[in-house]
Amino acid sequence: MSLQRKKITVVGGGFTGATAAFMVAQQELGDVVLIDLARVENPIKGKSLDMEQAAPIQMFNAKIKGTSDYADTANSDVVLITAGVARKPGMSRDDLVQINQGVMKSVAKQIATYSPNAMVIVLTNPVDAMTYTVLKETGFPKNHVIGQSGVLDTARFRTFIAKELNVSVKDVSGFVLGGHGDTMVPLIRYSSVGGIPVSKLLSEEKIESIVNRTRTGGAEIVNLLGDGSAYYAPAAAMVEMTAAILNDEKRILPAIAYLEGEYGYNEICLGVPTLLGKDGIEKIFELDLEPVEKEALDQSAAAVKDVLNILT
Ligand SMILES: NC(=O)C1=CN([C@@H]2O[C@H](COP(=O)(O)OP(=O)(O)OC[C@H]3O[C@@H](n4cnc5c(N)ncnc54)[C@H](O)[C@@H]3O)[C@@H](O)[C@H]2O)C=CC1
Ligand SMILES: O=C([O-])CC(=O)C(=O)O
Repeated sequence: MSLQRKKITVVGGGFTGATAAFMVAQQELGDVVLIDLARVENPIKGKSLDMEQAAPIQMFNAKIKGTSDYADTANSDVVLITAGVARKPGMSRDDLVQINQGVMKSVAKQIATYSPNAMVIVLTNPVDAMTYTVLKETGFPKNHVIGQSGVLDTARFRTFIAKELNVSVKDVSGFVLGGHGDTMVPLIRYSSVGGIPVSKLLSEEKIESIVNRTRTGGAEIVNLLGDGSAYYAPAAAMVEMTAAILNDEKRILPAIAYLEGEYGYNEICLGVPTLLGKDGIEKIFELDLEPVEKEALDQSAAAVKDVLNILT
Protein backbone atom coordinates (compact mmCIF):
# COMPACT_ATOMS: atom_id res chain seq x y z
CA MET A 1 0.00 0.00 0.00
CA SER A 2 1.44 3.39 -0.91
CA LEU A 3 0.08 6.36 0.97
CA GLN A 4 1.69 9.50 -0.37
CA ARG A 5 2.16 12.22 2.25
CA LYS A 6 1.02 15.68 1.19
CA LYS A 7 3.59 18.40 0.69
CA ILE A 8 2.86 22.02 1.55
CA THR A 9 5.32 24.78 0.68
CA VAL A 10 5.16 28.11 2.45
CA VAL A 11 6.97 30.87 0.55
CA GLY A 12 8.13 33.59 2.92
CA GLY A 13 9.26 32.66 6.41
CA GLY A 14 8.28 35.89 8.18
CA PHE A 15 5.44 36.37 10.64
CA THR A 16 2.56 34.96 8.58
CA GLY A 17 4.61 32.30 6.79
CA ALA A 18 6.25 30.83 9.89
CA THR A 19 2.96 30.87 11.79
CA ALA A 20 1.14 29.14 8.93
CA ALA A 21 3.90 26.54 8.56
CA PHE A 22 3.62 25.68 12.25
CA MET A 23 -0.19 25.44 12.12
CA VAL A 24 -0.05 23.20 9.02
CA ALA A 25 2.33 20.87 10.84
CA GLN A 26 0.32 20.92 14.08
CA GLN A 27 -2.78 19.92 12.12
CA GLU A 28 -0.83 17.15 10.35
CA LEU A 29 -1.95 18.31 6.92
CA GLY A 30 1.34 17.05 5.49
CA ASP A 31 5.06 17.79 5.43
CA VAL A 32 6.10 21.41 5.20
CA VAL A 33 8.81 23.25 3.27
CA LEU A 34 9.40 26.80 4.47
CA ILE A 35 11.35 28.83 1.94
CA ASP A 36 12.67 32.35 2.34
CA LEU A 37 15.12 34.03 -0.01
CA ALA A 38 15.57 37.46 1.45
CA ARG A 39 16.82 36.15 4.76
CA VAL A 40 20.11 34.32 4.88
CA GLU A 41 19.62 30.60 4.95
CA ASN A 42 20.45 29.76 8.54
CA PRO A 43 17.57 31.56 10.29
CA ILE A 44 14.94 29.82 8.17
CA LYS A 45 16.59 26.47 8.92
CA GLY A 46 16.69 27.39 12.62
CA LYS A 47 13.00 28.31 12.70
CA SER A 48 12.02 25.06 10.99
CA LEU A 49 14.16 22.92 13.29
CA ASP A 50 12.65 24.66 16.31
CA MET A 51 9.13 23.91 15.01
CA GLU A 52 10.00 20.25 14.40
CA GLN A 53 11.18 19.94 17.97
CA ALA A 54 7.68 20.86 19.18
CA ALA A 55 6.36 17.71 17.49
CA PRO A 56 7.15 15.23 20.30
CA ILE A 57 5.53 17.57 22.82
CA GLN A 58 2.42 18.33 20.81
CA MET A 59 2.40 14.82 19.34
CA PHE A 60 2.19 15.70 15.66
CA ASN A 61 3.84 13.88 12.77
CA ALA A 62 5.23 16.30 10.22
CA LYS A 63 8.59 17.10 8.73
CA ILE A 64 9.39 20.81 8.45
CA LYS A 65 12.26 21.82 6.19
CA GLY A 66 13.70 25.32 6.11
CA THR A 67 15.43 26.23 2.87
CA SER A 68 16.43 28.87 0.34
CA ASP A 69 16.51 26.40 -2.53
CA TYR A 70 13.37 26.03 -4.67
CA ALA A 71 14.42 22.50 -5.66
CA ASP A 72 13.29 21.48 -2.13
CA THR A 73 9.75 22.65 -2.93
CA ALA A 74 9.37 20.36 -5.95
CA ASN A 75 5.99 18.68 -6.45
CA SER A 76 4.19 20.50 -3.68
CA ASP A 77 0.45 19.88 -3.45
CA VAL A 78 -0.29 23.31 -2.03
CA VAL A 79 1.85 26.45 -2.01
CA LEU A 80 1.10 29.33 0.35
CA ILE A 81 2.59 32.65 -0.75
CA THR A 82 3.41 35.07 2.06
CA ALA A 83 6.63 36.50 0.63
CA GLY A 84 7.10 40.23 0.34
CA VAL A 85 6.70 43.34 2.42
CA ALA A 86 4.07 44.18 5.02
CA ARG A 87 2.74 47.70 5.62
CA LYS A 88 3.61 49.99 8.47
CA PRO A 89 1.32 52.45 10.31
CA GLY A 90 0.12 55.20 7.95
CA MET A 91 0.42 53.02 4.83
CA SER A 92 -2.38 51.38 2.85
CA ARG A 93 -2.08 47.84 1.52
CA ASP A 94 -2.05 49.32 -1.99
CA ASP A 95 1.20 51.17 -1.19
CA LEU A 96 2.91 47.75 -1.37
CA VAL A 97 1.87 47.02 -4.93
CA GLN A 98 5.07 47.76 -6.83
CA ILE A 99 7.53 46.01 -4.55
CA ASN A 100 5.31 42.99 -3.96
CA GLN A 101 4.42 42.61 -7.63
CA GLY A 102 8.13 42.08 -8.30
CA VAL A 103 8.28 39.44 -5.56
CA MET A 104 5.16 37.69 -6.94
CA LYS A 105 6.63 37.52 -10.43
CA SER A 106 9.76 35.75 -9.25
CA VAL A 107 7.90 33.44 -6.85
CA ALA A 108 5.30 32.52 -9.49
CA LYS A 109 8.01 31.55 -11.95
CA GLN A 110 9.61 29.18 -9.43
CA ILE A 111 6.30 27.60 -8.46
CA ALA A 112 5.37 27.02 -12.09
CA THR A 113 8.75 25.37 -12.68
CA TYR A 114 8.89 23.16 -9.59
CA SER A 115 5.23 22.48 -8.73
CA PRO A 116 3.21 22.82 -11.94
CA ASN A 117 0.18 21.02 -10.48
CA ALA A 118 0.03 22.85 -7.17
CA MET A 119 -2.90 24.72 -5.71
CA VAL A 120 -1.68 28.17 -4.76
CA ILE A 121 -3.03 30.33 -1.96
CA VAL A 122 -1.87 33.95 -2.05
CA LEU A 123 -1.70 36.13 1.06
CA THR A 124 0.74 38.89 0.04
CA ASN A 125 -0.83 42.35 -0.20
CA PRO A 126 -2.48 44.03 -1.95
CA VAL A 127 -3.87 40.53 -2.13
CA ASP A 128 -6.52 40.88 -4.85
CA ALA A 129 -3.93 42.30 -7.27
CA MET A 130 -1.22 39.88 -6.12
CA THR A 131 -3.56 36.92 -6.72
CA TYR A 132 -4.16 38.25 -10.24
CA THR A 133 -0.40 38.60 -10.76
CA VAL A 134 0.30 35.03 -9.62
CA LEU A 135 -2.50 33.68 -11.82
CA LYS A 136 -1.12 35.44 -14.90
CA GLU A 137 2.54 34.70 -14.18
CA THR A 138 2.10 30.99 -13.42
CA GLY A 139 -0.37 30.44 -16.25
CA PHE A 140 -2.17 28.01 -13.90
CA PRO A 141 -5.87 27.22 -14.33
CA LYS A 142 -8.03 29.84 -12.62
CA ASN A 143 -9.37 27.39 -10.01
CA HIS A 144 -5.80 26.65 -8.84
CA VAL A 145 -4.92 30.21 -7.76
CA ILE A 146 -6.85 31.44 -4.76
CA GLY A 147 -6.41 34.59 -2.69
CA GLN A 148 -7.00 34.81 1.04
CA SER A 149 -9.05 37.70 2.35
CA GLY A 150 -12.63 36.70 3.08
CA VAL A 151 -11.93 34.02 5.68
CA LEU A 152 -9.93 36.55 7.71
CA ASP A 153 -12.30 39.47 7.19
CA THR A 154 -15.28 37.27 8.07
CA ALA A 155 -13.44 35.96 11.14
CA ARG A 156 -12.94 39.55 12.33
CA PHE A 157 -16.62 40.30 11.70
CA ARG A 158 -17.66 37.14 13.58
CA THR A 159 -15.33 37.92 16.48
CA PHE A 160 -16.75 41.42 16.94
CA ILE A 161 -20.35 40.15 16.79
CA ALA A 162 -19.65 37.35 19.28
CA LYS A 163 -17.96 39.79 21.68
CA GLU A 164 -20.86 42.25 21.43
CA LEU A 165 -23.46 39.55 22.15
CA ASN A 166 -21.26 37.59 24.58
CA VAL A 167 -21.90 34.35 22.67
CA SER A 168 -19.60 31.70 21.23
CA VAL A 169 -17.83 32.61 17.99
CA LYS A 170 -18.72 29.10 16.86
CA ASP A 171 -22.35 30.10 16.42
CA VAL A 172 -21.69 33.26 14.41
CA SER A 173 -21.60 32.99 10.65
CA GLY A 174 -21.30 35.68 8.04
CA PHE A 175 -19.91 36.68 4.69
CA VAL A 176 -17.54 39.43 3.68
CA LEU A 177 -17.20 39.99 -0.06
CA GLY A 178 -15.20 42.27 -2.33
CA GLY A 179 -11.63 43.53 -2.20
CA HIS A 180 -9.41 43.21 0.88
CA GLY A 181 -9.50 46.91 1.68
CA ASP A 182 -11.64 49.57 3.27
CA THR A 183 -14.32 48.98 0.61
CA MET A 184 -14.91 45.31 1.55
CA VAL A 185 -18.59 44.38 1.82
CA PRO A 186 -19.79 42.55 4.97
CA LEU A 187 -23.19 41.13 4.01
CA ILE A 188 -25.52 41.61 6.95
CA ARG A 189 -28.45 39.81 5.29
CA TYR A 190 -26.35 36.65 5.10
CA SER A 191 -25.03 36.87 8.68
CA SER A 192 -26.60 35.03 11.57
CA VAL A 193 -26.03 33.81 15.11
CA GLY A 194 -27.25 30.28 15.73
CA GLY A 195 -29.53 30.74 12.72
CA ILE A 196 -30.99 34.05 14.03
CA PRO A 197 -30.40 36.97 11.63
CA VAL A 198 -27.90 39.46 13.08
CA SER A 199 -30.38 42.28 12.39
CA LYS A 200 -32.75 40.74 14.98
CA LEU A 201 -30.07 40.80 17.67
CA LEU A 202 -28.20 44.07 17.20
CA SER A 203 -29.27 47.64 16.49
CA GLU A 204 -28.49 49.26 13.14
CA GLU A 205 -25.95 51.55 14.82
CA LYS A 206 -24.15 48.63 16.47
CA ILE A 207 -24.05 46.70 13.21
CA GLU A 208 -22.67 49.72 11.39
CA SER A 209 -19.91 50.16 13.94
CA ILE A 210 -19.00 46.44 13.65
CA VAL A 211 -18.95 46.73 9.84
CA ASN A 212 -16.62 49.74 10.08
CA ARG A 213 -14.33 48.01 12.56
CA THR A 214 -14.18 44.97 10.26
CA ARG A 215 -13.27 47.14 7.27
CA THR A 216 -10.38 48.67 9.19
CA GLY A 217 -9.51 45.52 11.14
CA GLY A 218 -6.09 45.13 9.50
CA ALA A 219 -5.12 48.76 10.13
CA GLU A 220 -6.23 48.49 13.78
CA ILE A 221 -3.66 45.73 14.30
CA VAL A 222 -0.96 47.47 12.21
CA ASN A 223 -1.33 50.52 14.46
CA LEU A 224 -1.17 48.45 17.64
CA LEU A 225 1.85 46.41 16.53
CA GLY A 226 3.75 49.45 15.29
CA ASP A 227 5.96 47.41 12.97
CA GLY A 228 4.31 44.76 10.81
CA SER A 229 0.78 43.47 10.44
CA ALA A 230 -1.49 40.71 11.74
CA TYR A 231 -0.31 37.13 11.46
CA TYR A 232 -2.09 34.67 13.78
CA ALA A 233 -5.56 35.04 12.24
CA PRO A 234 -4.23 35.45 8.68
CA ALA A 235 -2.21 32.24 9.06
CA ALA A 236 -5.23 30.42 10.51
CA ALA A 237 -7.28 31.57 7.52
CA MET A 238 -4.78 30.20 5.01
CA VAL A 239 -4.57 26.92 6.89
CA GLU A 240 -8.36 26.52 6.94
CA MET A 241 -8.32 26.93 3.14
CA THR A 242 -5.41 24.49 2.83
CA ALA A 243 -7.28 21.85 4.84
CA ALA A 244 -10.41 22.37 2.72
CA ILE A 245 -8.38 21.61 -0.41
CA LEU A 246 -6.18 18.77 0.86
CA ASN A 247 -9.03 16.97 2.61
CA ASP A 248 -11.52 17.72 -0.21
CA GLU A 249 -13.84 19.17 2.41
CA LYS A 250 -16.15 21.04 -0.01
CA ARG A 251 -16.19 24.04 2.34
CA ILE A 252 -18.14 27.13 1.40
CA LEU A 253 -15.68 29.91 2.17
CA PRO A 254 -15.17 33.40 0.86
CA ALA A 255 -12.01 33.56 -1.25
CA ILE A 256 -10.43 35.66 -3.97
CA ALA A 257 -11.24 34.15 -7.36
CA TYR A 258 -10.64 35.13 -10.96
CA LEU A 259 -13.98 36.26 -12.33
CA GLU A 260 -15.28 35.72 -15.84
CA GLY A 261 -18.64 37.41 -15.78
CA GLU A 262 -19.67 36.45 -12.23
CA TYR A 263 -21.35 39.41 -10.52
CA GLY A 264 -20.90 41.23 -13.84
CA TYR A 265 -17.09 41.54 -13.57
CA ASN A 266 -14.30 40.37 -15.86
CA GLU A 267 -10.47 40.36 -15.77
CA ILE A 268 -10.34 40.79 -12.01
CA CYS A 269 -9.59 38.72 -8.91
CA LEU A 270 -12.08 39.56 -6.16
CA GLY A 271 -13.47 38.07 -2.95
CA VAL A 272 -16.61 35.99 -3.58
CA PRO A 273 -18.27 32.96 -1.95
CA THR A 274 -16.58 29.80 -3.22
CA LEU A 275 -16.68 26.05 -2.82
CA LEU A 276 -13.21 24.80 -1.88
CA GLY A 277 -12.25 21.18 -2.43
CA LYS A 278 -9.58 19.03 -4.04
CA ASP A 279 -9.78 20.99 -7.31
CA GLY A 280 -9.31 24.32 -5.58
CA ILE A 281 -12.15 26.72 -6.36
CA GLU A 282 -14.74 24.22 -7.53
CA LYS A 283 -17.58 26.71 -7.74
CA ILE A 284 -18.34 30.40 -7.32
CA PHE A 285 -21.70 31.22 -5.78
CA GLU A 286 -23.54 34.20 -7.21
CA LEU A 287 -25.75 35.58 -4.46
CA ASP A 288 -28.75 37.77 -5.20
CA LEU A 289 -27.65 41.19 -4.05
CA GLU A 290 -29.92 44.12 -3.23
CA PRO A 291 -29.13 47.34 -5.14
CA VAL A 292 -27.29 48.90 -2.18
CA GLU A 293 -25.15 45.75 -1.72
CA LYS A 294 -24.36 45.56 -5.45
CA GLU A 295 -23.39 49.23 -5.41
CA ALA A 296 -21.01 48.59 -2.52
CA LEU A 297 -19.51 45.59 -4.36
CA ASP A 298 -19.15 47.69 -7.53
CA GLN A 299 -17.20 50.28 -5.54
CA SER A 300 -14.98 47.60 -4.09
CA ALA A 301 -14.36 46.05 -7.54
CA ALA A 302 -13.53 49.51 -8.91
CA ALA A 303 -10.97 50.02 -6.11
CA VAL A 304 -9.32 46.69 -7.02
CA LYS A 305 -9.35 47.60 -10.74
CA ASP A 306 -7.53 50.84 -9.88
CA VAL A 307 -4.70 48.76 -8.40
CA LEU A 308 -4.72 46.29 -11.32
CA ASN A 309 -4.30 49.25 -13.66
CA ILE A 310 -0.95 50.12 -12.11
CA LEU A 311 0.46 46.60 -12.47
CA THR A 312 3.26 46.41 -15.00
N1 LIG B 1 -4.25 38.86 2.63
C1 LIG B 1 -4.27 39.01 3.95
O1 LIG B 1 -5.30 38.83 4.59
C2 LIG B 1 -3.01 39.36 4.68
C3 LIG B 1 -1.89 39.69 3.97
N2 LIG B 1 -0.71 39.93 4.61
C4 LIG B 1 0.44 40.24 3.76
O2 LIG B 1 1.31 39.12 3.76
C5 LIG B 1 2.63 39.54 3.48
C6 LIG B 1 3.60 38.95 4.49
O3 LIG B 1 3.36 39.48 5.77
P1 LIG B 1 4.34 39.09 6.98
O4 LIG B 1 4.58 37.63 6.99
O5 LIG B 1 3.79 39.73 8.20
O6 LIG B 1 5.66 39.84 6.54
P2 LIG B 1 7.18 39.53 7.02
O7 LIG B 1 7.99 40.71 6.64
O8 LIG B 1 7.18 39.07 8.43
O9 LIG B 1 7.60 38.29 6.12
C7 LIG B 1 7.76 38.37 4.74
C8 LIG B 1 8.91 37.42 4.39
O10 LIG B 1 9.01 37.34 2.97
C9 LIG B 1 10.39 37.12 2.70
N3 LIG B 1 10.65 37.39 1.28
C10 LIG B 1 10.74 38.57 0.65
N4 LIG B 1 10.98 38.37 -0.65
C11 LIG B 1 11.02 37.03 -0.86
C12 LIG B 1 11.17 36.20 -2.00
N5 LIG B 1 11.37 36.70 -3.21
N6 LIG B 1 11.11 34.85 -1.82
C13 LIG B 1 10.91 34.32 -0.61
N7 LIG B 1 10.75 35.07 0.51
C14 LIG B 1 10.79 36.40 0.39
C15 LIG B 1 11.09 38.07 3.66
O11 LIG B 1 12.46 37.72 3.84
C16 LIG B 1 10.28 37.86 4.93
O12 LIG B 1 10.82 36.84 5.74
C17 LIG B 1 2.57 41.09 3.47
O13 LIG B 1 2.48 41.55 2.14
C18 LIG B 1 1.30 41.38 4.22
O14 LIG B 1 0.75 42.63 3.89
C19 LIG B 1 -0.60 39.84 5.96
C20 LIG B 1 -1.70 39.53 6.72
C21 LIG B 1 -3.02 39.30 6.14
O1 LIG C 1 -3.60 45.02 7.30
C1 LIG C 1 -2.61 44.51 6.74
O2 LIG C 1 -1.72 45.17 6.17
C2 LIG C 1 -2.49 43.02 6.76
C3 LIG C 1 -3.80 42.49 6.35
O3 LIG C 1 -4.13 42.43 5.18
C4 LIG C 1 -4.78 42.25 7.40
O4 LIG C 1 -4.42 42.05 8.57
O5 LIG C 1 -5.97 42.24 7.06
